[in-house]
Amino acid sequence: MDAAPRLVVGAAIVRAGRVLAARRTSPSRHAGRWEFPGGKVEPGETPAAALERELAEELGVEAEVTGWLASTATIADDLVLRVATVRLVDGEPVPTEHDAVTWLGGDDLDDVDWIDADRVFLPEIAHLLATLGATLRRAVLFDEDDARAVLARLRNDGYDAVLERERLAGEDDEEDHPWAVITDAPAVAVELLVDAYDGWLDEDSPQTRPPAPAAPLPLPAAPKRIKRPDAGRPPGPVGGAD
Ligand SMILES: Nc1nc2c([nH]c(=O)n2[C@H]2C[C@H](O)[C@@H](COP(=O)(O)OP(=O)(O)OP(=O)(O)O)O2)c(=O)[nH]1
Repeated sequence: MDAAPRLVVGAAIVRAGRVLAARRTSPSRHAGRWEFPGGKVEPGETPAAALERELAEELGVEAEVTGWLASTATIADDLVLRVATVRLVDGEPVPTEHDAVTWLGGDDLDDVDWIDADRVFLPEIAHLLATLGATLRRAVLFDEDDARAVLARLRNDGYDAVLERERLAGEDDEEDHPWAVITDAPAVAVELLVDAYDGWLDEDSPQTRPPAPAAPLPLPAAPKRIKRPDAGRPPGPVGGAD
């Protein structure tokens, strides 16, 4: 009789409407592709304990399994993959075995090249993120220090919270961009904080749609020129004599 397949456990770490994906470096067939961090369950370990151990080893975080997705993926004749939903308890994920991690919103799940087997979990995760997104709130602040203070206060109070930089429609690159803190804290808690830190609660934000991952700001293609009377002259050395 064949032995039962070995269980591999992966973590869908969910925070403030996004899920973490990690990029593998080995074996070569998986290198450069994205997965749910985790690994094989060792004999005598529960799947949840195995996953929490792997997350401590691979990302340096304390994490807690909150449930299991319904799907199962057969990875090989002797390996099956299950994926748990996971909440971060302590620490920021810093990869030691992967070469990158990223947080993906529900609309961004297709933006990375997942290991084929993992795709079976994506519809469930998209649904989960959309459901959670409906319960999130967005505090908008103009000042980065204020935004970071709000973020710290919320996390300190045990809520999920992430910081992102907003770009308003029609905004010029030279303008200040407000900061947004996305959180699962109740509106009343967020309202108190935005009052204290000179921000506002964005009531209209379509939070059924999870926030997009923070995108790098586009760099200008060429240096900005300031129109001056001598603009036609070639620039001389700084402080140089004419
Ligand atoms: N961790 C993880 N492994 C996955 C995923 N999808 C997928 O096909 N796999 C495969 C890759 C590997 O063949 C296997 C898990 O191996 P692993 O290298 O992560 O396990 P491990 O940390 O226990 O490592 P080892 O003891 O075998 O060295 O499952 C996924 O989302 N997460």
